[in-house]
Amino acid sequence: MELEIRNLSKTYANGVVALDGVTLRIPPGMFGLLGPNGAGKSTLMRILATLQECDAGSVFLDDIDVLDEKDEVRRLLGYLPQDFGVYPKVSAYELLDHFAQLKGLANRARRREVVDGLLQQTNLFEVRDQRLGTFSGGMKQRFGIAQALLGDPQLIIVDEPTAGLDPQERVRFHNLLSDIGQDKTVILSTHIVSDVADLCANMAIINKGHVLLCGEPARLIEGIEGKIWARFVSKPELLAFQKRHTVISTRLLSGRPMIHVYAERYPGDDFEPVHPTLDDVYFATIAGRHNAQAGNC
Ligand SMILES: Nc1ncnc2c1ncn2[C@@H]1O[C@H](COP(=O)(O)OP(=O)(O)OP(=O)(O)O)[C@@H](O)[C@H]1O
Repeated sequence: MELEIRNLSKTYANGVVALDGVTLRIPPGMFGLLGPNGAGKSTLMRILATLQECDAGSVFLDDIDVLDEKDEVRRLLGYLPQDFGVYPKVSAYELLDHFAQLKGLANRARRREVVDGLLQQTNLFEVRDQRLGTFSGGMKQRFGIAQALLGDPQLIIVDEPTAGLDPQERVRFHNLLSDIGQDKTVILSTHIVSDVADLCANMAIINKGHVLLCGEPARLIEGIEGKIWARFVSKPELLAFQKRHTVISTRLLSGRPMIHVYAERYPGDDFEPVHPTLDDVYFATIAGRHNAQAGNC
């Protein structure tokens, strides 16, 4: 299914403008919504998940009016919120079985089949009788996906699911999401660029309630080819470089600061050209240097 979001806006009662005219087309497959903390991602996810009202705009899931036909959307939706909590004292099986009953799966045998299937799909079948309080962060997130998949949803929304996972769990979680993304529309909201780079066929960058850029990650990377330059600097030099150049990122490599700058042509100062990555696209966009495709979202 395809989501069409037009001019969506939301201002909170305290005056914070969380979404300011967001327009986005989200096709089937994995879609990455990338942005820093406070960008408006969770607000957008909650509106799409029919849990929050917007002030203006429209959202269509194929021909379903998401803002109007909430029950219809809920039948097609799986949602893993950012702060998904579990009851620590019950087992994975018991809680998933409970959620399945709430979803209307009344038939016991059928419910057992569905719950066992989801526990297998999320690699939790072996630990199904363990209390959820004993689960690691990664196991809890996989359980969160299992509950989101109840009722065979066509649209799945996951809000910052990999924060705090160790690298092995992250890979495991990525594999799970990518399997699901084969035949569903999956929106992955995250501030972690590599989540999107690894998984998503399409993406958007959002900041301060605005969509700054969207498209296919590979195309977006191509779009800044030849414009990213790198060099090591000493720590005392850093400030001077920041004044002279558009520094989009600084990171330590073996303890030495390596800076990436955005420049249409050779910026001088012994910079070397580098092949950009999605990190460069992200940082250049957030720094306000790159928004070539903002009109095509
Ligand atoms: N209930 C609320 N009342 C007032 N302001 C809010 C509320 N919820 C969010 N905000 C503000 O709206 C802006 C967008 O928040 P939102 O949670 O949507 O961003 P986010 O991109 O999901 O960030 P994070 O990753 O930190 O959750 C922020 O400035 C936030 O402080």
